Amino acid sequence: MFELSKRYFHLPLEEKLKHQIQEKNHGYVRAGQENLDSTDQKSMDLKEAFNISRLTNEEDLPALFQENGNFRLVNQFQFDCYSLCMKLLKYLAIGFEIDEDYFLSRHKWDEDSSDIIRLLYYPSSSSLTTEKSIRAGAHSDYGSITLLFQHEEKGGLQVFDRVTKQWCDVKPYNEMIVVNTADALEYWTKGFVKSTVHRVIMPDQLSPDERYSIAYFCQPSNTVLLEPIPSKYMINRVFEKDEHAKHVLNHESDKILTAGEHLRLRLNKTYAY
Ligand SMILES: O=C(O)CCC(=O)C(=O)O
Ligand SMILES: [Fe+2]
Repeated sequence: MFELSKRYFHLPLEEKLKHQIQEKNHGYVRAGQENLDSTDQKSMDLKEAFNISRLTNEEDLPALFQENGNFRLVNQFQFDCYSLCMKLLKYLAIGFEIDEDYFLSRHKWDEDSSDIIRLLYYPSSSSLTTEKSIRAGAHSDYGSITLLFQHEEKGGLQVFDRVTKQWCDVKPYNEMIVVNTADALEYWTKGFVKSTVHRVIMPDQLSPDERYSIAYFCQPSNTVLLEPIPSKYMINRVFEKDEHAKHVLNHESDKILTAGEHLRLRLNKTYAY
């Protein structure tokens, strides 16, 4: 997948612009088009991305992905990531002492799924670089969990420790998958499981190395409500909304959203289409 990603991002810009990001969150995101930290309107992220939604046909992808076996590779990767996420969510359900299929039944493997494979590329240097340059602004992810693959031990990923209020480096290892718990889990568990606030910073050097990563965003099915799970641990629990609320939209209101509504609100805040 990383080989494919490298080949893709080195295609000429006009080639990549043929599949620009669409409303359904599929396609190419050019450098400076997305700002993951919606509380900071001044800086845009210095990254390119290619989002691959749950596929129905090969034509939705650039020609490179239709070459010998690449389409099959992407599909296989998608299915493997989905399966791993379902395994993790099953253990989580067991931990909360609810029906072990509770989360599984809320993440259907079908065409309507909003799951995304996201190839990410952070160029070595950029004409867009300014004093406030950041590779990916502070944010939490919008679904239930995210699998994050980093490549060639290039650092930069940091998670925010909400207790000590410190940013902590996530040291990359080639064979390691970072698992981010995301917004839906925070809603479902009244903040028992926190949505991980994270960012990617620029290495402290004049011409930083380029960096590749791949994320798999596991999303609840669109109509699933982000309401507390029927676990005994939720009964007397009060949902404490800490300052992280500014990263998670609509914490101010008590209206229970569907996963699809929440995703749309968050995407609208981060993209300049
Ligand atoms: O590139 C990374 O390591 C993180 C990317 C990320 O957090 C995102 O795209 O949501
Ligand atoms: Fe993220």
